[in-house]
Amino acid sequence: MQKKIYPTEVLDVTINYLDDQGRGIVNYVHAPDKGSNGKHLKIVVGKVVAGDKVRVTIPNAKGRRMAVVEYDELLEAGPSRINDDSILVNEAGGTPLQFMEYAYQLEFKQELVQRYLVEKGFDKELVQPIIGMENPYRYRNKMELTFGANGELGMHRQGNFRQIIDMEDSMLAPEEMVAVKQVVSQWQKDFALSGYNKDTKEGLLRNLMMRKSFATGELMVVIFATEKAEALKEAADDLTERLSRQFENLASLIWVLNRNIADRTQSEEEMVLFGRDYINDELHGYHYRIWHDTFFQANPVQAEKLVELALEFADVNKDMRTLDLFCGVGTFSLPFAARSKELAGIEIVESSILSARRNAEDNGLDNTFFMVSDARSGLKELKEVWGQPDLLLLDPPRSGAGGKVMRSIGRFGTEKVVYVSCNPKSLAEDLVWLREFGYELKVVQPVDQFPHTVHVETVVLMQKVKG
Ligand SMILES: C[S@@+](CC[C@H](N)C(=O)[O-])C[C@H]1O[C@@H](n2cnc3c(N)ncnc32)[C@H](O)[C@@H]1O
Repeated sequence: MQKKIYPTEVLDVTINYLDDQGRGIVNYVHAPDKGSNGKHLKIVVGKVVAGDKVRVTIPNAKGRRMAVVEYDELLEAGPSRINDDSILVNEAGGTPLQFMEYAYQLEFKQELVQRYLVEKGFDKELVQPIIGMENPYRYRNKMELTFGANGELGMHRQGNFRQIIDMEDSMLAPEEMVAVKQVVSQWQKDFALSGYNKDTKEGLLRNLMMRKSFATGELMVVIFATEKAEALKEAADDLTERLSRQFENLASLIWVLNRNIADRTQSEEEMVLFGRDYINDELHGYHYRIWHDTFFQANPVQAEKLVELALEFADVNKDMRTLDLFCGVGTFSLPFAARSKELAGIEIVESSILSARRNAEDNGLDNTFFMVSDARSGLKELKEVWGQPDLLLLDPPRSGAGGKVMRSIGRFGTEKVVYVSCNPKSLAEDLVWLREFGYELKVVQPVDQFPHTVHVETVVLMQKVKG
């Protein structure tokens, strides 16, 4: 039997709340009709804030339980809607809170952290007021753009890797990166260079990556292409000339050959067109060399605060042996090592460990031991080769550390565990494990690392209950 299709309805609705992904939710109830009390329909709407009144068109409205739509018209703005026409809009998505006044964004994230912790039986009062940014715009030190098949250069629309939205300006990128993008776009046009077409797998230019150190001012520009720079000598020389003339702080211009069909900024072969193959950066007083493929905190202003908080909560001293689990390139390891007797770092990505070792050496730290290992198996090995830590710090990926790692941490039994998290949901789940090992939650400090997105970082102190 064919399913009945109901008529399309145009509804004027008010957004009840935003879900964890920053999408507007309307719990709509159809008017009752004969024999029914009124069917429920969940309407999910993008680009809104709570309290917005919007007009939406829902095909087959009574025949469905849920509809994901864009609104047709904003009828009335909710109380938190941003009221400033000069604010840039990020059309590509990825920043669903961008329509909300910043103070409300902070409130939204504060509540998110509280809710996940309360769900697991922790005290909401331990959550300190979130630390926001003084200026929540243009905070990124790295942007990765894609060349489209029709001459665009920008971000792809969220959920659609084929649609590139040309970046005329950006709420996230420093102005200088926007200027680099304009130079590169003009250069592409002048030399009639094709953008890579993901369907036909043809075309020359794939990605533009820009990195800028906020501390040293050094700028890196990287072009990913399907041909070597030698094959396009005139164009490559001209780009070098344009960028080095316009940007005095250009410290590195690299051409990367990437013929791989996978849609990633991979590297087969690199050629330095200008300067060196890395830039110098600084964080919390430590020096870092950043290659084009080096992981580094993308919002250095807030990353400083994370390090500061972790140090404050740990109250580390020169008699302590510290373990930094999921240590990456050592953003936390270096300042902790400088204050500890010894420090060990564990991380699964080999290139990050090589960076961490080099960073420790560059900063004159000789009390570190970095080990490439999966945290799930590495803790046992670490105990054998390095010994027992007195302090444990962890900064796992979004999925969290998981039960196996948290149980190992519990068995280590250090007096303090400092947990830096980028996902309050997995954080709350992980903390439950530690509670079972006699740890008490002492303080929770949310930090807004990525304004306008739904992400929130949290630094937490768990302490072992004595007795
Ligand atoms: C949130 S980042 C921490 C970055 C680090 N604090 C830094 O600033 O460089 C999480 C790190 O965990 C690493 N990682 C992911 N899964 C892992 C695992 N199973 N074992 C060890 N490290 C892992 C990732 O490679 C990444 O460097």
